[in-house]
Amino acid sequence: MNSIMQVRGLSKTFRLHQQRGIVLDVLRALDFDLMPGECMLLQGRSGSGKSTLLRTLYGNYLPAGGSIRVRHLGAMVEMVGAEPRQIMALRRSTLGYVSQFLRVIPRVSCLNVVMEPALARGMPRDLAEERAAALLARLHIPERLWQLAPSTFSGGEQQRINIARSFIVHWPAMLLDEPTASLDAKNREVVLALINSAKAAGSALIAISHDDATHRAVADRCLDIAPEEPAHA
Ligand SMILES: Nc1ncnc2c1ncn2[C@@H]1O[C@H](COP(=O)(O)OP(=O)(O)OP(=O)(O)O)[C@@H](O)[C@H]1O
Repeated sequence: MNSIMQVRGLSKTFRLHQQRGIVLDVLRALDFDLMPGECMLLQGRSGSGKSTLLRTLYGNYLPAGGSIRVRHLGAMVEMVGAEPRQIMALRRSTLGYVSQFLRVIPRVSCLNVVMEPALARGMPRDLAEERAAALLARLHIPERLWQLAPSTFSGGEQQRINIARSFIVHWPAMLLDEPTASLDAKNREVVLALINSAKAAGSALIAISHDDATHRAVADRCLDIAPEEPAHA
């Protein structure tokens, strides 16, 4: 089977200009391939670079070196050094990113926030609304909240809305930053079931999770991204 992502020699450093130009070597020569339908968990102590890796893979950070190739519309596309419009094209239909926090848009209702990615892909409005409602119900968001803007919602409610929004469409590759972090056991089970359904539909996932239940339920393998202390130059 063809991989969905190929990472070779990936490294990322931060230079702290305000602090005597100190350089942090956070990611050092990472290599991995990600296949459709598999979930790889990122492991490593706090501060080892797990979030940095997700952000680098999503094109938010420019790596110091290496290559990130992603299968997009049938061809492998190099993300390192790609034009912003190429990165945006990948983000529209190939590469999904599920952060821990919902980016709240003022005055847009919860139902519309969840439907938006489906509408952007051209799904008819009634079908998008039906899917959004089913996801919100499954994630135990009370129906009385659906027409409200989520800015005043609790942290866990906002996280579930972000999950619903991310799983309403199919992503060939998904990057998940602690998708179950603020959730109770009942909602965590729903998120794990959504992850497993996405895998069954062929999505490849890279996830950060500190929780053993998530590990057991969805992980096919783990990547320890920084077995040693980072070097400070
Ligand atoms: N934008 C940035 N500028 C400078 N240094 C950064 C930046 N982002 C992260 N770092 C540093 O890079 C290292 C890795 O941070 P990162 O957030 O990726 O770790 P993590 O493994 O996700 O940690 P945790 O498990 O605690 O969330 C840390 O030492 C952090 O201080």
